Amino acid sequence: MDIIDPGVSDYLLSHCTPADDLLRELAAETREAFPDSANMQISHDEGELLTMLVRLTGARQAVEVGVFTGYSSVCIARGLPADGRLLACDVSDEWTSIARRYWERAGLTDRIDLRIAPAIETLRALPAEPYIDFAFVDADKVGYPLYYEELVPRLRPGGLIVLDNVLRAGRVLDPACEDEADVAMRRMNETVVADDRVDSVMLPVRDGVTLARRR
Ligand SMILES: C[S@@+](CC[C@H](N)C(=O)[O-])C[C@H]1O[C@@H](n2cnc3c(N)ncnc32)[C@H](O)[C@@H]1O
Repeated sequence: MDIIDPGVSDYLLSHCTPADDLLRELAAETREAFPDSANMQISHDEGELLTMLVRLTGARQAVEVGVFTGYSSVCIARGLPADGRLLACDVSDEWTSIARRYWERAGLTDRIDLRIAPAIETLRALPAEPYIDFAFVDADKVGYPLYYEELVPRLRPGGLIVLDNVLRAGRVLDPACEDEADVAMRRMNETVVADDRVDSVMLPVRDGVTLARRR
């Protein structure tokens, strides 16, 4: 199911701050190098949303779970102040080697700390206190509940966690869809809405984006 009508989708993309040359080149190189996986990359309007949310929250400490070739990392890191930090988690050296090149070109290398390891290990090793201002989760869907439970206690009051692909192309609405990732996301969505540590809203941006703000 298309969550957004394709015509509306094009209109949305052409009515947000446009991608600069760097982001356009990153998207093009990703499509060329990894044609079968390139659709994992966030769309540009979602990237603009991330940059705006980082700026609106005044975030200095950010965490990203799921880097791929680095489009969302660039969008998040660009929203941070010069002394801000993005901890970027992924398991792939191959995909993130492209990300590292573009971070360098964007002048963001000093702001981004890439950890190549299963994200749950990286997150569990973080300080336990609530110091994170902004988190974006866009990795293996079955891992979301684990990442959420590591990240929410570490969010400072007013801090934001953003979850991508929460609609799973509409499959979360259909109980007959029993794919492991769809089931995990359905449970994730029920957890967030019942979680009294956060206020949350689900937006029909691309494949669905949840914003949950720590109370
Ligand atoms: C949907 S892509 C991320 C797309 C990225 N946000 C972007 O804008 O291009 C998912 C990423 O999660 C990573 N990933 C999958 N399982 C992971 C795990 N257990 N720990 C950390 N990263 C993981 C994959 O290697 C992949 O790069």
